This record gives sequence, structure tokens and C-alpha cells, in this order.
Amino acid sequence: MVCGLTSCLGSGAAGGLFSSAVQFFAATQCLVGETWPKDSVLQNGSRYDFIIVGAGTAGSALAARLSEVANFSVLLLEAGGDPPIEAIIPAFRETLKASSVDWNFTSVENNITSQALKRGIEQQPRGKMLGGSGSLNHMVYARGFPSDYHEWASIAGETWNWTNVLKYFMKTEHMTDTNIVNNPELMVYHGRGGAIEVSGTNEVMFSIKKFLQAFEELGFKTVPDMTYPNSIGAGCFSHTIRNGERDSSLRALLNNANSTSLHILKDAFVTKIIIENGTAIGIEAVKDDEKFLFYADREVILSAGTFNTPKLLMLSGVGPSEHLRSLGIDVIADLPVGSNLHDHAMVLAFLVADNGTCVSDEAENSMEAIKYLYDRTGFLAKADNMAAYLPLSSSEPTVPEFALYPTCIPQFSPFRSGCLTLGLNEDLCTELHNLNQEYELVTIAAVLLKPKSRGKVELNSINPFDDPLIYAGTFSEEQDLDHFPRLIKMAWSIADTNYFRSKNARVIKPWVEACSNLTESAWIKCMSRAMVTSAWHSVGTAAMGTVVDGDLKVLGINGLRVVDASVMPKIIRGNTNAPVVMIAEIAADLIKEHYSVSRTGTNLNNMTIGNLTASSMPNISQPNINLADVIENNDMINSSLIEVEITNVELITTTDRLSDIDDTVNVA
Ligand SMILES: Cc1cc2nc3c(=O)[nH]c(=O)nc-3n(C[C@H](O)[C@H](O)[C@H](O)COP(=O)(O)OP(=O)(O)OC[C@H]3O[C@@H](n4cnc5c(N)ncnc54)[C@H](O)[C@@H]3O)c2cc1C
Repeated sequence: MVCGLTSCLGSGAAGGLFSSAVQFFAATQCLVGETWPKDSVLQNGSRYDFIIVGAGTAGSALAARLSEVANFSVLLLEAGGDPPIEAIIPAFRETLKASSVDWNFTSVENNITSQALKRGIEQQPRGKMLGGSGSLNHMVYARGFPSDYHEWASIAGETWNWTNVLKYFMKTEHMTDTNIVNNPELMVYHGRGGAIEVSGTNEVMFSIKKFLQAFEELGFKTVPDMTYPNSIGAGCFSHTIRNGERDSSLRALLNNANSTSLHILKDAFVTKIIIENGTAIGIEAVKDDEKFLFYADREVILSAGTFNTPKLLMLSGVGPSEHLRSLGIDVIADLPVGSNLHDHAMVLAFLVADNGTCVSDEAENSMEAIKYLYDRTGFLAKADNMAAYLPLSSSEPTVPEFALYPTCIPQFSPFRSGCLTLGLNEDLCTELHNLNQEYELVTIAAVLLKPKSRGKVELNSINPFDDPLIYAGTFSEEQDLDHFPRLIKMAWSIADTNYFRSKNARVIKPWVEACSNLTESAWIKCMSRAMVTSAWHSVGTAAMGTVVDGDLKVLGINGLRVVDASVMPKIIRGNTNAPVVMIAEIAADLIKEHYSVSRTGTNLNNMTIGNLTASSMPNISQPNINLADVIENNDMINSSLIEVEITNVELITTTDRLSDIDDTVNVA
């Protein structure tokens, strides 16, 4: 167990009871558990084709995909160990923050924002365990919108256009949310049979139903699919949950990877990339106080996340020359590593309402723990939540610029510890806690999805064990702040809708010293500046176009790629986990193609089509042959034996010759 469970549920007095019951059963390890990949026994100085640093959302997916190629050897190093049981049970997600499986990063104090935050800084939780932040996130499944990827494609090339990325989102996805599965118009955009389950819930919580009604009254369309690319509104998210358990890239991909070609080293802290004559040839790592060197014959791939990837690059001599020289680091490549840090900016608005506003039958039911342990259903199996997406103006209703995420908190909730974990200061959390002793609280997180502000990550020192310096840069562009009066007033207007009015909901303006005696709009701006926090979606610190190219290769260095959230040139309009998995899926195919193996792991040079070999057919024996695309269009079935119908083969230039052969193409 990683921390006290009483802080986790936010679901009233019953929460502690569920927690204790589950804690008891979980402690016995008999009913909730998972077999995680074993630590490999490795010789110091060993060589691998690929070394991947970080087994997070991206690293877990990438390692699994590369290990599909039997003759690739892959080493995956992870600074953390196995996830705790709380990482499996969806309702315990909050307990993982500020625990030993969190890197517990914070931003640097800037004296401009964060006056109402503890120590004047933003908390930046990040997973330090197998699965990385994918093992502690909130499991919301989102993708961003087509225009996000039009932007990426204009910066980094057509690999990243919407049509292509959609194919990869669908490849990994196993959609089971019945609201979506039963609607053919929606299913056009979803995958079935992929590794990661994306599920919905048939029993929407009482308070979520009330919020949906409220947003409808406020003029929002209720949408059945929050990932639908052509319209926006308010709706429930689907989640990466399978049978009531978190379904991350760790559980769905790495756990099922080919263990003969994949070697995993846990609790191994990578301290440096070894770069010789402009080529990355290996890494240095520390495990159990022992220093290890491992060598890569083909590539070193960094998947250490938005904060640690730039740190490692800079420690290894790749970064802004001035900064590196100031620390005495020899500059190997002068690149803007660490700059372009950005995140969705989140400000909480608060209402209080009568007791009973948030009533949820499930939350009051002390049988929840048993229910969960019996068949993985009920409150503990869920990460139920919803949002309303808002456009900048009504003329662009298909693209959101903002989101509102409401939560209803029953009286006497263990709200205070969650409030402190989020990073609000003692006074504020105490004030809200006291209100919660008398009323139910409604919090509405108002989120700016496309900030213009940028921060940066820098090295604190040349000691690899020092945390990086995170200059969040929030509201460094005043225009970002200018949106908040409208957003917060929209959030407050929930109090004026039928149900919440009937519960005497009213706006609470918590006391923020820096903002006393201001008019309303000025107060909102001041309070937003003081209370703004990260929405935990930081990206961009090794961005495509400036640090890596469209194939994710670090500019000017051979054998070095970055595959994680740091390559996003611009943040997408939505939660970032599925897009990071998509990045890893694309990276795996780019790498396989680069080394002339098909996307399912077959060496294209050995491929046979009917009684012909690939090499006997000049038009399809090139490493970039169209046949790979033909196969790819069919490999969603995740099979090592692929049968491609001859009608699909017509896509390629050798149609004439292929029409003479069997009607299937077998790739063993
Ligand atoms: C609290 C929280 C809630 C979130 N909720 C959602 C959500 O509901 N939906 C959603 O879509 N997104 C969500 N996100 C965002 C999403 O989880 C991240 O964008 C995504 O996980 C990032 O993946 P990554 O591979 O870039 O980094 P990570 O998953 O963080 O992986 C980096 C890995 O590298 C390891 N590592 C770092 N440095 C080293 C080193 N030196 N040596 C060895 N290993 C190292 C880390 O331990 C970690 O395992 C959330 C994030 C957080 C923090």
C-alpha cells in the first residue's frame, strides 16, 4: 500500500469503509493482483538492438511492439518498480498522487502565479513505476480533435495527419462502451480488437446525470461520444478500464509482450545517454547502488516523459548550449530541449449546496467492497466522470478551446487531503473543508485547452538524481488568463439550473488574500492566477520540428529517438494518454520500417506471396514497399499470420503480376 486510503474516494463517510474492506482483502493478495513483468538478470555491459528508457505509457507500448520482431533484442529500463494494488482499482487513483510511486515533481516558484497554492508552486505528479503516469492517471480516454493533428502535420509531416493518427488510435483500441458500439456512425472512428479496452458504464452516477441536465439547460448539446471528431458538447468520457481494472499500456501491451526478445530492468535509474562521435551508443544506469552500462546496436529511445526526457538529453550534452555550458556540460548538439513546455491550465470554481445534492445510491452502499471483489462491479470499478467542451466562439462549434469538469462532493468527505494533494494551500483547504462539514461542495475545474503560454525545463545541477527545474510558465501570456472570467462565470451558472437551484446551490468565492477588494471580473482573474494548477498534461519539451524530426529522431544525433509526451509540438485539445500511446504505435512502425521489417514484425525481405518471394518482385521488395501498407490495412487483427485478400493487393503497383497468383498473401 502506498498511502492512507481514506483520502481516495471523495464519496462520503462510506468511503473509509470501502477502503478498509478493500485494503483488508487486497492485503491478502488473494483477490486483487496482477503478475507484472519480471526483472531480467543482465550482465553489465550487455548489448541490445534497442534500449528504451522509461516503461511509462509510451515506453511500455513501444517495447511491446518492438519485441514483436523476433530478431530484435530490446532492453527496457524503468526507474520505478511494480505498481501497487491501488493502481489496478480505478476508484483508488487519487491515493497514488504524492506517494512513493509518484516522482512528486513541483514547479519553480515564480512570484507571479500560485499565491493560493502550497509553497507558491504547482504540483506535478508523474508515475514512477511500471506503466509510468499511465499507472496513476485518471483513465479518461480522449484523443484531441482533427485540427490538433492538422497542426502537427504542418510542423512534422503527414505521418501525423488526422487520417493517419486515427488509424493508430483505432489500432490499439478495443471499444466496448455500448453507447458507442451500438451506434454505427460513431463506430466509424473506433477500433475493436485492439489491446487496450475503452469502456463505458451502464450505470451513470446520480450527480453526473444532474450535471448533464444542467449543461443541457445552459445550451450544451449532450453528446454520446466525447471523442467524436465533428461535434462537441457535454458528455461522459469512456475510460481505459477492463473488467473493473485499469487497462494501461503496461497491462494491455507490456504484460503480454514477447518475453524472449524483451529484457526489463526495474528500479534502474538511467543517468546518461552515451554519445560518441555524434551517435548514441548506450546508456549509463544505477540499480541498487551499482553502476551499469548497456549498449545499443541500433538505437537508444527516450520515453522518460516530459520532465525526465529533456533532463536526460541535457545531462548527455543535447540541449541549449548556453544552459549546458553554464553547468560545465560539453555541448554535443545545441537544440532547444526543455523549451516549449506547456500544459492545460486548470482553475477550480466552487459552489455549495444542500445536503443530498450529490446523492449516489452506490456510494452509500457499504457492500461496495464486496461487490468489487466479487465481480469487479460497482463504485470501485469506475472512474466515472464527464466534461463539457466549449468553443472559443459559436462560429467554430466543432473545436473546443475550454473544458469544464464538474464533481459533486458529499458532506463530510475526506476533501481536505485531496485538496492539499492538488496543491491548494492550507488556508484554502481548511476553508473548503469547513464548508463541507455543513454543505455539499460542487467543484468545477475550468480548463484552458490551447494555452499560448510556454515554460521550460532546465537542469538543477549535473547530479542526475536532482529533480529537473520546471518553470511551468502558466499565464506567461496574458491572453490565456483573459479567458477565465467567461469560463468561471459559465461554471458558476450551474448554480442557476433547475436541479442545483432546487438544492440552494450558490457560488463560493474562497478567500484569496492577494485578491481582496476587487470587482468581479478582476477578482476572477486574480483568483485564477493565484489558484491555477497543472492539469497533469504537460508536453512539448523535445518537440517535433525543433528537437526531433517527424520520425522522432533527435536532430543531429544518430541512433537516438524520443517517444513520449515531450515530442508533441503543440498540446492537443484533450487528455494526453491515448495520444501518447498513438505516438508509441507510430514510432514502432517507423522503426520497423526503417529496419525493413513489416509492421507485424516479419522481415520483409523474407516475405513470400503465393509462390513468389518479395525479393523476386522488384516493385515490392524495397524497404518502403507499398505491400507493407497493404498488410497494415489488414493487421488490426493482431495476428502473425495475415491473409490479405487480392482486392486489397490492387492498391499496390504490382497488381498485374499479383493477379496471376493465389488469392491470399501469407506472411508467416
Ligand atoms: C495525475 C495524472 C492524471 C492523468 N489523467 C489522465 C487521464 O485521465 N487521461 C489521459 O488521457 N491522460 C491523463 N494523464 C496524462 C497521461 O497519463 C500522460 O500524458 C502520459 O502518461 C505520459 O506518458 P509518457 O510515456 O510521456 O510518460 P510517463 O507515462 O510518465 O512515463 C515515463 C516513465 O519513465 C520513467 N523514467 C523517468 N526517468 C527515468 C530514468 N532516468 N530512468 C529510468 N526510467 C525513468 C518513469 O518512471 C516513467 O515510468 C494524467 C497524468 C497525471 C500525472
